Amino acid sequence: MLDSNTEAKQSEKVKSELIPNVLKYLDSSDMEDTENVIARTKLTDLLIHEDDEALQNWRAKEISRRKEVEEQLAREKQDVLEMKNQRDKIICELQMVRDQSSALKNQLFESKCTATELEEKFLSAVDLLISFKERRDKLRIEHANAVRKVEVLAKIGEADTTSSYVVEFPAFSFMEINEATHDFDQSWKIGEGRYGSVYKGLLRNMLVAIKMLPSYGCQSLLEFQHQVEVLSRVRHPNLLTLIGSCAESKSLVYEYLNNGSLASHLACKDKTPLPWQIRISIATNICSALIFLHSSDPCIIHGNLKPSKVLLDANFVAKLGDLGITSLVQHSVDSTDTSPVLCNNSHENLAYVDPEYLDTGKLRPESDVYSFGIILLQLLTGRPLSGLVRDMRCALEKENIKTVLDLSAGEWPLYQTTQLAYLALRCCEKTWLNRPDLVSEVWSVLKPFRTICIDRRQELTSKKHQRAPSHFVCPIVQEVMEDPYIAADGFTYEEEAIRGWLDSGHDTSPMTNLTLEHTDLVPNYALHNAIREWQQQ
Ligand SMILES: Nc1ncnc2c1ncn2[C@@H]1O[C@H](COP(=O)(O)OP(=O)(O)OP(=O)(O)O)[C@@H](O)[C@H]1O
Repeated sequence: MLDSNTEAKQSEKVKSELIPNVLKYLDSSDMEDTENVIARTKLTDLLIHEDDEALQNWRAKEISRRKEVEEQLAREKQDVLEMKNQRDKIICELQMVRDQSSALKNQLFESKCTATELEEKFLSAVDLLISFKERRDKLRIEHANAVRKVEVLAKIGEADTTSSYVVEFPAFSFMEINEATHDFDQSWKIGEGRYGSVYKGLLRNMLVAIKMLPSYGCQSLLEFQHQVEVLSRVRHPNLLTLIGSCAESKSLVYEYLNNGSLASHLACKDKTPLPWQIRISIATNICSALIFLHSSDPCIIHGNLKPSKVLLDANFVAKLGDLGITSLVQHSVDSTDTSPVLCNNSHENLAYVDPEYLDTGKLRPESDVYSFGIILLQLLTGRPLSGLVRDMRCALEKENIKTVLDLSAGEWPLYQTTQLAYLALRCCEKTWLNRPDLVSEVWSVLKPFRTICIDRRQELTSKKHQRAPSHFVCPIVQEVMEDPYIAADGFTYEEEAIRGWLDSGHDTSPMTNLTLEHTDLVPNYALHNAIREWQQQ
């Protein structure tokens, strides 16, 4: 038992130590305000009434309450700790997911790249397939064409291609050549090309053209004779006929075509312009000759096709000249010169040469097709070579072909002419593969024109063949004169012929053989007009 003194001391201690602490606790406690107030009130009451027992009870309650709170706090702390752990775990998992996501993204990107690559490969494979298909189709067409060529050739058929055809091939002596050309008189000279001069001549009662090849080189007479004989066997109505040769003077003797070359008709403004029907007929003739040459076995390529090689006979039938000439001359020229078509060729002549041949040096049948295209454009337009393809392309694009057609040729049938113009442009394609096939494409467009053209040709030639008054004919060249000139002997001659006669050193009259008093020439205008009038009737 405590004595009353000790109790008083304890009570005093409670008041002085515990109560301030309890009040402090109430201040800091997160107890509801009402609870707090009630607790304070109770405490104050207790202090006022100094009820120690009640204070002790209250204290015990508070201690147990505090314990509960602390336990509650410990549990909550535990919960927070668990939540923290859970959160860390989730963060960790999130990080892993993030890592996986970026790896997947990389994979996706790589897959996309591979897909694009594969797509590109697929597209190029499709392109390749298409080009293979096109090539296959082209080969099929070529094959079909080759088969058709044989049939068409049989129909074109004026050609006599049978190898059994025996040609008597005369060999002329130099004396005969000399005599035929009047000692190589300048007035008998028709022209001069890269491979020598061409003379007109009367040989064994035939009017002929004699081509004098260069005499240098190592080809033996026998070799020359043999090669010329091989060439003479290539015969077609649209190829200039090689009649014979003279190995001694390396001369080739051809049939003489009195309407001159296509080049002279295209260039000479004085001449009556060729009607469109004749122009198309000329294109048909060239095409026919090329089909024949290309389908020969082995294939023959002209390789030097241009208007001066297209000669016109009295009926305006076109014939290709100079076939195989390069093979005869190649033996003679310098061995380093591998391109006879190109050597000494003028800028103008190069316009007819296949650009792919210029690049690669490889001559193909399509090289002739290119030259044919340029000639066809010239026939249609009568224009000079420069800008020819461009102007035609432009006119066709504007659907106004009339602006480029040579209207002096008459009333062109516009639909068919346009078709021809398109074909001509395709012939002039830079790549040989894009050029049209002569048989299936070019010939089939030209063929329907044939009857109209032949009728017109007959009309024209029958007019021309009306017998000309004898005084319209030049005594030297035996043709109707274009530029008649009077000489000192009182006779009228073709200007070019009489000048050639005089320039070659003659001082005598070609008619009387008497010495001329002078060499002056006077134009015969009256006769010139009379001839023109007669020609225009
Ligand atoms: N058989 C012939 N009948 C009429 N004229 C001809 C005959 N052969 C050639 N000619 C003409 O003779 C001229 C000279 O022809 P040639 O073939 O020698 O040269 P080119 O074609 O003018 O040029 P190059 O041979 O240098 O390319 C040309 O104007 C041509 O028209």
